[in-house]
Amino acid sequence: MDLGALPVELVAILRQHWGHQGFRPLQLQALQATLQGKDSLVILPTGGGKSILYQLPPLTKTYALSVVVTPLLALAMDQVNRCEEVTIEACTWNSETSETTKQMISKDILAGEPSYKLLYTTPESLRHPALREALLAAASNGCLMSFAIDEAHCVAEWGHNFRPAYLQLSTLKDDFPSIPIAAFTATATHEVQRSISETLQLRNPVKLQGSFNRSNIKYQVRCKEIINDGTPDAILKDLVSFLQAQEGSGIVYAHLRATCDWVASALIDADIDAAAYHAGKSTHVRRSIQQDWVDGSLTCVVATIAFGLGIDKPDCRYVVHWNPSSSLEGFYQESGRAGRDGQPCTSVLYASTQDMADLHKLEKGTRRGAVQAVNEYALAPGCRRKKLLSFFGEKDHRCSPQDQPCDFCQDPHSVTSALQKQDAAVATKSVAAACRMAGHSAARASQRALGEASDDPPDPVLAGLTRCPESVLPAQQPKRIAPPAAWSCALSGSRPVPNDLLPLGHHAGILSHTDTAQQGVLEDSPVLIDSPHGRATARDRALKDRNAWQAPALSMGSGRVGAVHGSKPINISSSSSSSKSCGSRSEPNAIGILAKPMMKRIKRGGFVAPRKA
Ligand SMILES: Nc1ncnc2c1ncn2[C@@H]1O[C@H](COP(=O)(O)OP(=O)(O)OP(=O)(O)O)[C@@H](O)[C@H]1O
Repeated sequence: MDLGALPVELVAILRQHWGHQGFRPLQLQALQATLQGKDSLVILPTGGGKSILYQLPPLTKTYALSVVVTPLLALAMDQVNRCEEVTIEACTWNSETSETTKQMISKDILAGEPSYKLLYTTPESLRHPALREALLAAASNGCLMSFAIDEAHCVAEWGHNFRPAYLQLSTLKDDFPSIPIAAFTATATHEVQRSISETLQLRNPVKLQGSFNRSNIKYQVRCKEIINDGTPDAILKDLVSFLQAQEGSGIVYAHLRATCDWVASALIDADIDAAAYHAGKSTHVRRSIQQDWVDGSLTCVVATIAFGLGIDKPDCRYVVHWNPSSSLEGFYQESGRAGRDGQPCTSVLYASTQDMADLHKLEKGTRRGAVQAVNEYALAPGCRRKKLLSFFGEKDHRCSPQDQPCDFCQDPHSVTSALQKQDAAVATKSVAAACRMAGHSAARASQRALGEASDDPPDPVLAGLTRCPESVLPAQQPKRIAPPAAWSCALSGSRPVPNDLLPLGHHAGILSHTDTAQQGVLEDSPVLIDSPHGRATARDRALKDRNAWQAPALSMGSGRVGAVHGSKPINISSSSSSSKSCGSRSEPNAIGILAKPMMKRIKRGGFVAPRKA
């Protein structure tokens, strides 16, 4: 094909096969890069039209084959079906392909005039010797047009963990130096982009990046702790009323298979047309659920995140997250499955401080910090769109009149007040737990202290603390503490966490017990939370910043309390000097993690703050 005539000819092919009138932004540039033999990294939002970018190039020549590497078999099957619909010959080569079919495909390619335009495979199957041999032959006789790596963020995200074959894609460039590689993704931070380029050994790749903004999605967050009593049943009720108000179909994502089953059956009981989808279901059942949903004969799929990757259902009207995703990239991908047709749609995220604490615990080394970004999105006030987009490097793009407004932009006051209520609810629970541990008398004393008049502005956490109900106080002082869950103490993002517990400049975070802390309590040891750098440093910092909260933590008659903030554990000093500094007290405090005004009041109320070292 004459490269000078490309745009016109490419539009003709686009019309002939897909019936689209013209290219979307960046599509033409991406196609030209591949056709000119250049490597490329294409980052277009979900539903941005990436598939055409690897499906179209082989249609420009009589004999040309493009290899598409996809992460999932279901995804490849779905793509092959879509190719059939637009009359493009495509096949798959993966672990489910029979030996006979593999032989037939390799014979076809080796003959030098491949009848397929597209071959969909996985990173693992690409290393199959017979396929490699056939592709090398195709490259040498000029029939191999390109390699497309779809969902290329998997190279960075999965390569290091459970899909090592993704890392081995690095050998593609060694084996096929003259064949262009095009990497496609909807989500890639700068770091992920670099990792993709390096792993695939892309050579001066043409980088094409569209805006990440999905202006037709209305982003909402619901704070679980303040949905009635915050129990799963209450949240479920809330979900049911949301779904009943929806027109059209959608997805509810949950982390666990059991949760998917439970939620799906509850939705069915509420007369919502739903089905659970997860790896525990047979392939046959999963396929039929997926098909029914795509066809529109099933309204709601309650699924783990395995569902939806690469499924083209343009009219998905909502995506609900029953639990927060473990990264904002993941959340963007999943919520982006709504509204691929460009029509208004909704993303709802149910989030609690406990969810965040759980995610922090599971966070792995290479992904540290990812949960904190989700926490900021969900549990700190501010435009959700702005937070999502700035995560991907698009600064200062908040909801504009062209965008569906997020919940914050629509009503900042109610989002802020919901977050404050959530803080208060969490604090109440924490104090209740502390009360149970430390005993009746301490709790009474702390309530006395809290009841004192003060000039401090109203503090939502404090409000929660003062509401610590009498009913939670045990009649007798317990010998042992409440179960670990009761130890979790969180201050959500709507207010800064005391500086002493965080590196300066950070806001919002999760504080919860550590195993060491728990052990300390069980051992009946004195309590002191210390900063990772030692208490002297913490105190110095506090002195520098007059607003900083000066007392690093809390005292407790028995036991130790530890705190974790994201990747930065706040160690408990276990040295003898720390124990000494804690001193012995006749009346233990009952509070785990304290805000500055709270600390002041406690001091005024006669509580003994930890002695300085
Ligand atoms: N130039 C175009 N004009 C009109 N519609 C288009 C154009 N290009 C693609 N589309 C349509 O947009 C929809 C989304 O395209 P596609 O599935 O390729 O998106 P994607 O970028 O791969 O999304 P995802 O990352 O979610 O998989 C499809 O229905 C496709 O037919």
